[in-house]
Amino acid sequence: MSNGSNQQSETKPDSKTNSNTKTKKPSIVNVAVAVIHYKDQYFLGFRDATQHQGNRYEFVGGKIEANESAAQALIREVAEETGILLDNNTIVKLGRLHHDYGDKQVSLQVYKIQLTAEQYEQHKHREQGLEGQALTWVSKSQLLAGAYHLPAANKTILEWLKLPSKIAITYPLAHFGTHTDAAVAWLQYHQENLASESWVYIRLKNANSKHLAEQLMTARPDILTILPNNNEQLLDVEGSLTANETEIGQRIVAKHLTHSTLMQCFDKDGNPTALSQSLSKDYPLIVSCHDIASITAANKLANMRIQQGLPPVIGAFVSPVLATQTHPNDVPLGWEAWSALAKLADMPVIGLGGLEPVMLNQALQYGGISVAGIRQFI
Ligand SMILES: Nc1nc2c([nH]c(=O)n2[C@H]2C[C@H](O)[C@@H](COP(=O)(O)OP(=O)(O)OP(=O)(O)O)O2)c(=O)[nH]1
Repeated sequence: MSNGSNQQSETKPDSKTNSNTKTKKPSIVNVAVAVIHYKDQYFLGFRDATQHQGNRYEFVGGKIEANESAAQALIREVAEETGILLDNNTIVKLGRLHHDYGDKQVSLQVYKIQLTAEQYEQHKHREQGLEGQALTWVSKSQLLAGAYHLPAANKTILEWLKLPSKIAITYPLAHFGTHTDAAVAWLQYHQENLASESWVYIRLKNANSKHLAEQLMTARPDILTILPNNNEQLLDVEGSLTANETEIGQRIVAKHLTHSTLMQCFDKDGNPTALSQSLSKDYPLIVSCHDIASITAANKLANMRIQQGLPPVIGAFVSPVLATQTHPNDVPLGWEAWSALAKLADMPVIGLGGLEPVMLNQALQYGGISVAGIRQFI
């Protein structure tokens, strides 16, 4: 089980002073949220009309008490509310977010937990919790499509949940350098070998990248793509899109920020730069991090976008986990150091660098949510 420590919890919960006293500035309530699922079935509770954010569905969870880590609070709340015991389940951090409801500010620490087949069998017909609340299992597609009315803060959680367990990254053009036409070879290789319906980060840097990315997305209408943020002219210029470009635009799931672009989002005093304000307002972001400084920047950017109501930061590639042919001179972090960085991130963490898809379980154990790569993923 991952150790979901509560060290990043900004403010102590203050349940005694967060009553309805209108004269007091609302205190921040720290909440542990459990996204419980079995495969594509997700478990929701229903908040009573008398509760804060009542008459809405919720993920099971509740306030983190003093002297309790977020993971401990989560295990306690789930047991109290549903009777499900999570002591032996892998508890993976999805992210942390702050939301101001006006009458109450919450800091949600969100974890994803897959039940065992046995636990699911035992609880799949549950319609009522131990506190009398309604409980229900819903399909992931319905949940993500917004079919269930959740508190506003959960919008970001649903965006995080879209992240798949594997992301393929395209080869650089140079990999096909021995071919007469590298671009043609690049296109043909990816067109033929990408897994169906996969998420693909089309990492192309040269001037032809717009055209090539478009060609690949046209040839493979099943894939969803992450595109470099610097390719701003690509497919997101309102009003000037052809029908094909509009269709393609709907299959872009995020724009990617390199480590160096991310680090330019804040000045040396930590203030946001003009660059941070010029990032895509239409698409979520995925960022690359290698160290504590970049994770700190990613957390700031993520918080800023939530406060500004912009599409959130849905993931951070933290790399290199292991040695990789792509960057032979980089010293790998190793799983332990990678895990320490993953725990600091306020968004789902994707393992990158020398990994194979079968290493997903290791990534989950060490606090990540997905794995990505080139060679073993295409
Ligand atoms: N449990 C849960 N709370 C959520 C979600 N989204 C969201 O904004 N919240 C907010 C609503 C509440 O303000 C706060 C949870 O506090 P709570 O009052 O339910 O916590 P609790 O179970 O310890 O409550 P209580 O019995 O002490 O009143 O977090 C969610 O998905 N699940």
